[in-house]
Amino acid sequence: MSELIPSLAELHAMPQVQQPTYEDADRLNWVVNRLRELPPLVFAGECDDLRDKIARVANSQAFILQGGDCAETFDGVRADNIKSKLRVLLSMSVVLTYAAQVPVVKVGRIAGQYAKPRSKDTETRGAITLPAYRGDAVNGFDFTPKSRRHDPDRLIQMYNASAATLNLVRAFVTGGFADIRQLHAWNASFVQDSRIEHRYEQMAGEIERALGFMLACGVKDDTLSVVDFYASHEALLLDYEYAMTRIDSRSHRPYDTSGHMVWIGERTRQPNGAQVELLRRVSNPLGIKLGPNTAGTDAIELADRLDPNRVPGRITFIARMGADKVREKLPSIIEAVEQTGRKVAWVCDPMHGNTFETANGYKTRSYAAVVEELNGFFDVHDQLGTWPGGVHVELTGEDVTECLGGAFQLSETDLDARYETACDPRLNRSQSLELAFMIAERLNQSRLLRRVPQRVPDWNE
Ligand SMILES: O=C[C@H](O)[C@H](O)COP(=O)(O)O
Ligand SMILES: C=C(OP(=O)(O)O)C(=O)O
Repeated sequence: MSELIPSLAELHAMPQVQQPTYEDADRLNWVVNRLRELPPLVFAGECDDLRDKIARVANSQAFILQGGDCAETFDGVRADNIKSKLRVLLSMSVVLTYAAQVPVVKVGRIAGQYAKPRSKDTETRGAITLPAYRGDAVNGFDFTPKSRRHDPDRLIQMYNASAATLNLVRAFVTGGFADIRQLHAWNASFVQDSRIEHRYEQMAGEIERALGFMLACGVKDDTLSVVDFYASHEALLLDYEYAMTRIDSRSHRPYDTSGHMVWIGERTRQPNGAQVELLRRVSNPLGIKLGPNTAGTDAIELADRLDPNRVPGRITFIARMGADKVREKLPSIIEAVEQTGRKVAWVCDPMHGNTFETANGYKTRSYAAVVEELNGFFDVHDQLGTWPGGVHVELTGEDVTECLGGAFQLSETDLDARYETACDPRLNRSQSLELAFMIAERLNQSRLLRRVPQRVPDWNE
């Protein structure tokens, strides 16, 4: 096996799960070779910048907001859709930055989140059983044999969809849309719930006055107009992530150029597995999902394997324990890792441990359980004296009805109205903003408890 990157054949010879089964090996080969020729989607230097920012999170100096669709779709590559997702994330970020006075590292589940691990390989409707939908990168959502076939050409479509999305995101975040002085505009026709709207508008007014004061005092305004925003996704498909891995000409190290940050899922993080083998070679910042059955030793083993040199900002543990388990399961994992002297970013995913099916057949989550898991996460960190470093959420900029509760008190019957996710239920725009206010309050308390010095947050951090 090469020092830098294993070959694809070597990877495929290793234990692996949740991979597509392609009928046409020659076509897959052609696709992988074509992807290897295509330009990188992100640059190594950008990945390093994000890693440095995450190092500040691990150092209790910043907070990560990571969010976006459960599963992006090729049809969803539309300007309005991308814009509204960005708008929610920017609004949430401004709430967190202002109310908690902590710099926020902004990372989308975007421009690459096209593949899904599934609990079952097949789906049955009536008398018909077909392969499960595994994300647009693998097969189609339509319930027909043709659509559900695993098609390697979809990997090229995934590349194109990611490139188009990233192109627009880059234009939005540098072209004036993300200027913090636009914070009223992000909210226009946004939260219709008067309580949330009022709260956001009140805060936006305060920020506007504070900014006016700073500018009048001569503070330079050039950092206000652009924002650093990063793309992340689960590095699930070995063929794609391998093909996008390139040697950086400056450092001569491999980077997975499919996204700035990639994460490894709860189902695919076997220490001797192919995913870990590929990701341990690349220099991107890495997320590792940890479910409720994780032992402290599992987390340490993964961190040691993926980050033997303890590079600051390299590892983010994303805990997704479930509201009823977080207080019991998380403390021993944090304690075990902290005892090794390792500094990692601790992030809470309050979505994946709280999914259930309603009587009317929808896969959903309740806003109350999401809040409950987050409260547990903050309580655990406050008790241990560790830093609650971030949140990882599935959300959308649309007014969907996929998660129960929240500002509009969505009920099971409301799910019929706009249930549009291709996989798991997402928070809608109002639920996301409401959650940002809740997180900001807890984060501010944690900051005060830990006496993290207050500083003028740089919007661009
Ligand atoms: O997003 C995570 C997983 O892909 C998803 O929860 C799996 O869902 P399933 O249990 O319906 O397969
Ligand atoms: C599959 C996911 O999560 P997990 O690996 O935590 O189940 C996800 O975040 O899309």
